[in-house]
Amino acid sequence: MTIGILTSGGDCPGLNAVIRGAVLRGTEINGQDFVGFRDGWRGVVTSDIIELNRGTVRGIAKQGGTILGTSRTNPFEGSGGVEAIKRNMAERGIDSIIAIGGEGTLAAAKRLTDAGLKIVGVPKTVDNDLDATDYTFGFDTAVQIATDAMDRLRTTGEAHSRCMVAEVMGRHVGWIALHSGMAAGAHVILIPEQKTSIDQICDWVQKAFDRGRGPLVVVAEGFMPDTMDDPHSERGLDAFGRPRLGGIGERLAPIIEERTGIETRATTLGHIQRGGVPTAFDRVLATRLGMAVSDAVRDERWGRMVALHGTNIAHVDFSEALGKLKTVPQDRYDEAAVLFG
Ligand SMILES: Nc1ncnc2c1ncn2[C@@H]1O[C@H](COP(=O)(O)OP(=O)(O)OP(=O)(O)O)[C@@H](O)[C@H]1O
Ligand SMILES: O=P(O)(O)OC[C@H]1O[C@](O)(CO)[C@@H](O)[C@@H]1O
Ligand SMILES: [Mg+2]
Repeated sequence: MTIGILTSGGDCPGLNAVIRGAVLRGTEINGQDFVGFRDGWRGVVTSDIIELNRGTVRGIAKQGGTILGTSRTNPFEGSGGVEAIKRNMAERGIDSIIAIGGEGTLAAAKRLTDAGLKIVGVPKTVDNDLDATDYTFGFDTAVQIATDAMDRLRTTGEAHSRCMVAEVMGRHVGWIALHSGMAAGAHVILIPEQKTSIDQICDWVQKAFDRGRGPLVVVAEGFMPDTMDDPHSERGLDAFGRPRLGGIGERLAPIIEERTGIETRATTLGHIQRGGVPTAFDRVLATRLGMAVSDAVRDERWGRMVALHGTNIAHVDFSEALGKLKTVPQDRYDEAAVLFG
């Protein structure tokens, strides 16, 4: 049994730990052989394959990025579709696929499974927005990086009596903003799930400033104040035709400064949140998911993905994971909002 592993969509810390966990358990316990598809579905469509064995995964659990590369290639576009993929896999002796990715990757995996391919999934996203799993690896690392950055922004903000706006990732959901903002003691947290008025934002900033603090505002890239109908985007479209987000912090800063008279500076953390070594939590979660997905192939759980439920690894249908996004519930936002201002 030869299994092809791929990583697809945006990278995130922990991808290599999943690959290592699957290969070690697969080769040592389950009698499986592995290859890696390079750059996500692109490697599947074009048969771009590398060796994966105990030697190639040595020491990679702590490495950021992915040794396989990633892309946002759509497997249904160009070069022959499902039939070509089946032919390529048969020629290379590859029986099944482990797809590590977010909701887009898993949506593609579901369509390919429905067309007869043998695929199991591993959920991945720094945004932590995939339903049917309690946490995704990469999220804890992103929150830690963002919290460290905010701790630094706070000391310089306090020194100059400035308001500091920190923009974090979060296209549809505000989990990174909520957790890093709470950890750093932010005075305002702005998330896509909660439309908030400019007046309210400025009131919170003013209140913190009047107490002698350098106010810290954390904003997720997908946040819209009551004056906007679409998230801020000025960088064109991604490979899948979606607007690239980023820049709402820079847009809010002059508005806050003009309304409050408090000097306000914005910092966008961007891809720094997705780079570098995973936290211990993410390494452990990713390694466990990798080992579990090797077992899922052994048990022929096609069309299903491994997931974290509480502290246990569970198995859920792709369709369950794709049903809806895991947004920040109202009570979690209200809990944090007590600390604003
Ligand atoms: N419904 C779909 N059917 C077929 N292919 C899809 C579908 N949705 C997405 N894809 C393909 O899968 C790729 C990966 O999806 P996407 O870019 O959303 O990343 P992801 O796996 O969701 O990870 P993340 O969004 O967290 O970076 C897309 O670029 C697209 O080519
Ligand atoms: O790296 P890219 O392709 O610009 O994608 C950025 C997007 O990917 C994510 O990091 C994860 O989905 C989002 O938070 C962000 O909008
Ligand atoms: Mg996606």
